[in-house]
Amino acid sequence: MAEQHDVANEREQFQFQAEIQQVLHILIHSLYTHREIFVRELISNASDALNRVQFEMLTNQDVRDPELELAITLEADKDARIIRISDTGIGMTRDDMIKNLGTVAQSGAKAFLQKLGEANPTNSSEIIGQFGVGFYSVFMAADEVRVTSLSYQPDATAWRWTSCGEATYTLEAAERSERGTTIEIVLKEDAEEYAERWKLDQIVRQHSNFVAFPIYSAEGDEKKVLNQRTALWRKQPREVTQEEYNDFYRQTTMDFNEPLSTVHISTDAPVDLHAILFLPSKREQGMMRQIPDPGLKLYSRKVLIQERNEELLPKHLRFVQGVVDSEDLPLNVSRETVQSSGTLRQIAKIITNKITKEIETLAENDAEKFADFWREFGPYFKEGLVTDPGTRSQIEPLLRFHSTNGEGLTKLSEYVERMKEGQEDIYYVIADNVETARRSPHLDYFNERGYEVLLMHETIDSFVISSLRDFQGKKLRSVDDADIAGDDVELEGSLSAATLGQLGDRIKELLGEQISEVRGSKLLRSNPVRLAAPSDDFGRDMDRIRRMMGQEYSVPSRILELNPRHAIVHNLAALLDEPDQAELFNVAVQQLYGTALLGEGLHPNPSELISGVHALIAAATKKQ
Ligand SMILES: Nc1ncnc2c1ncn2[C@@H]1O[C@H](COP(=O)(O)OP(=O)(O)OP(=O)(O)O)[C@@H](O)[C@H]1O
Repeated sequence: MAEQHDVANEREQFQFQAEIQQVLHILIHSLYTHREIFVRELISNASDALNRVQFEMLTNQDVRDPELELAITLEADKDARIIRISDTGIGMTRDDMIKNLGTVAQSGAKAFLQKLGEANPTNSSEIIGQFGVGFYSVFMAADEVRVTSLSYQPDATAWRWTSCGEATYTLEAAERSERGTTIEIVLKEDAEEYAERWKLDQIVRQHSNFVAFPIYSAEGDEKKVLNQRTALWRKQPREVTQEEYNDFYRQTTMDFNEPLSTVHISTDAPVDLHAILFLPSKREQGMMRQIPDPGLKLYSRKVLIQERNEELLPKHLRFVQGVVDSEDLPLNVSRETVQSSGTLRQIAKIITNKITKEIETLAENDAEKFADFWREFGPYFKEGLVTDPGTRSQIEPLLRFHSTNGEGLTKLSEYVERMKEGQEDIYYVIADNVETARRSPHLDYFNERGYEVLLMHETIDSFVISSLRDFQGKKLRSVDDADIAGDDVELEGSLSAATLGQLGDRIKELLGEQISEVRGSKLLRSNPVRLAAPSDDFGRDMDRIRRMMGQEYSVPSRILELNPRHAIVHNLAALLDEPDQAELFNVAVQQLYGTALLGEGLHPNPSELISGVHALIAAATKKQ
């Protein structure tokens, strides 16, 4: 960091870190829409600073000006084109200023740059809100910014940070007698509207209504409060409208989609608990937006003690957003020991049950909405089931799968109710996607009998099956299981056992170690071949996962079953006695095997099939 002394003014000049310079350059030169969000960013910083000093006062006796009102004050001087945003928060020392306002402490600015590199920004407010370039956004609207601050530490002195948002900033000693920070913004000429009081007031109401500390708009001695301030979660649910919940959600999460569902808990027994929890409607909020970080805001008696508490909900519910507040949490707990509090565990149990109930109700009452939810968040539940067997009883009733029963999703208990007489197991097929699963040759036999088959298609489904193993005493069984008995009756139009044996031998000779065996099938009806896996091959689903994850993968050796009634199989048998057709025979067999692998999601490189298709087309179009 380059430091230059200006002896006369005792003013030191510093260079911004390279990444910050880049961020500033983009903010100043490229982003013009929604510039007003800088107000929200600065108020949010002020609110954080107030939260932090409030917390310090609970745990540390030595705080400067303990009697100061915790508040934010806005002032505007239209003629001078200046606005001032002041807070009585934690303040900053000289070192804090260098660290916080000159270097990229957070990964936010880096992620911001990366995302800008990937896409064309159209909505700066979304980008900035998401990536936390926070403070620097002020330079979209400012010619110059002066930050004057006095830290809460009793022996600290006041400092001023000044910058025009180009490559450098300066630091100098300042006069300030009260704890806190004032950000003075000299607006660009084309941004003078923000120095209009009504405009500033409107921006605050729109974006910062739920800040927990009063935000005053001041003019001389006159002051008025702009924000609503009553903690929404402290109200009775019947007093709050859905619109207020949605506004609260938007302002606290920066997600511009409406939440899918809102849960408001207000109770004083067995513990005092006030919480507003949201199920987001989307996992990712559009291309430019990140998945919200996991964790709930945790308040004790209206004091924010943890920005993101991850202990309150099990991992599979980590997408839930919201606020939890309780009078029963000890106030002087440190952030580290809050986890071990018994009250916290009690609260965690209550909210986990409430959220689980909410999701169950959604599933029962609104299948369509639930299907959307499940598409977004189903993988979280499946992962929970796999990684934490203790959650099985919570997750099992929510599990939904596609099935051959129809287009919609089904739950396991419904499947069991629909099981046919004589059907002992729950059948499933796994493929790369639902459509491929529906076309699986394994289904021939099951469709004919009216046995329903679950269609699994997500990477994690293989793990889900090995975790579940059974449901209501019924085994989960893959339709590719080589031990499924099938029909012993000789079906009309079948090749003779001898011919089938001959054909099998030739195919085995040709495919060699790629397959373990060739045999006639008792299950195939309209498809020519299938690849069956031995029942005791427990690793078989892992092969598919290795391929999907791009890990080292070798094609597993399966049993190739032939449909003795299928025209292709008959034709191949007829080619056995024609030596000059050996080439065609070979291509056809390789191709049958290759497409069978493809359907199973086991082909290492599907494009290899193209040359075989061409060879077959050439043969089929040849003039006889
Ligand atoms: N009013 C303030 N009082 C005290 N410290 C502040 C204030 N404003 C900013 N800071 C300090 O400067 C840091 C950088 O602020 P910036 O807005 O860039 O990032 P952030 O607040 O950490 O993240 P976000 O972008 O999500 O707001 C803050 O983390 C804080 O330490």
